[in-house]
Amino acid sequence: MPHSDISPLPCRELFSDLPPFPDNIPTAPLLRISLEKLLQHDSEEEERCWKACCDLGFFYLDLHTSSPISLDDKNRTASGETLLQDADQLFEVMKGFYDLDIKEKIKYDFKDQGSYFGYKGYGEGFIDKQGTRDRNEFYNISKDDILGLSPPLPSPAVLNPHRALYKSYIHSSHAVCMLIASLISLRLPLTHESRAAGGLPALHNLRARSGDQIRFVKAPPQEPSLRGVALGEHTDFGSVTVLFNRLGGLQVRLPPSIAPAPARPSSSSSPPLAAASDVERRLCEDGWAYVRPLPRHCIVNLGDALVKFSNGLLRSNIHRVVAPPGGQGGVTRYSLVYFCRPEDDVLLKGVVEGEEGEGKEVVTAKEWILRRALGRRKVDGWAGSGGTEGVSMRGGGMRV
Ligand SMILES: O=C(O)CCC(=O)C(=O)O
Ligand SMILES: [Fe+2]
Repeated sequence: MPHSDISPLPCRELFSDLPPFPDNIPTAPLLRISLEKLLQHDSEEEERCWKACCDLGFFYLDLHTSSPISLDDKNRTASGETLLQDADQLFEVMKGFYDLDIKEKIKYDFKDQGSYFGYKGYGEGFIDKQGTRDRNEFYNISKDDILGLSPPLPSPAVLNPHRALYKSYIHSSHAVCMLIASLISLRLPLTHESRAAGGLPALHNLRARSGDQIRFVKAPPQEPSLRGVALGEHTDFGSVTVLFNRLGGLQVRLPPSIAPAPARPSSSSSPPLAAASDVERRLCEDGWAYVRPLPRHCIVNLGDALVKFSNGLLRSNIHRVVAPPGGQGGVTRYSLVYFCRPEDDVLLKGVVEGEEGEGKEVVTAKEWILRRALGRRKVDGWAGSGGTEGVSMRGGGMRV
């Protein structure tokens, strides 16, 4: 099965308030997985999803559904539609926050208290070992805070009225992550003990304390540049990430086995495509490829914890955010993320049959995330804040 997708792309009109994603650059051939089919346990779709998790660790999830997503054992449900609506509303909420004066926003930077929740100002994160500063702002909202599992953190008045929206978004994003975790769990060669204990979903109880978070991201308009990127190359720290973005700029680094989708050929009725800029071409060297945002889809990717649990069978792929391509660089870029992470006390080690990586110190999910997230806030923290990048760029299976 080739790593490409033949189903027709949905219309692009839904992002019509934004400059179009250009057709003249190579893109990452992410599989398009249907949430509706996964909810119906369509075996072919489940197999495609499993393949995407092993080969690239990134895929599009088509959120057009009529089937309900079960949220809990009390018969509460959500749908792809409600997730999309929540995401739309959160894009507006985050704009309200980012419009605040910087003096107000930095009151919510909790780095010095050893927390990665709250605000990170523009340029306050480091994207490489040379200490280059990032070019974006973050605001992280803790799942435990919103669900009342931990004491509430101070938060700005513009964000406080929307706690019900955060809760709804957390519930449906977490449910999507658990659907993926169950699918993976059934296919992994789990040890008898981990299967008996409930497999991967049992390590991600929504009501247990964890580093799960909603993230708002803002990057101002950017000139295409090879020096400095909005968000440096990284793997995600946790288990499953649900990402909504509307402007290009996200790039994944494809493994040698997956070729980028070439620039789209111009049709006889349309004018010939202008060449990609020199900077854009160079940003596509070394396997990097742009991810085209698709309306009504989210992007799902796997993080380091699943690489650890699966002894490297699953992939947490390296990605970064560069200036949006073509005419998109002139517009402010917002994105919305949900990071689903293992419960704080879970040990990040193999739960599958086979040998464990030797000599590696085993840490808890909480320790792993704190080291990785706070390390990237220190000028000299890059080297000590790495994840499973070495495994991500493997050609075949590799020990973690
Ligand atoms: O903004 C994006 O498209 C990606 C953000 C991301 O990778 C992250 O926050 O970890
Ligand atoms: Fe990421």
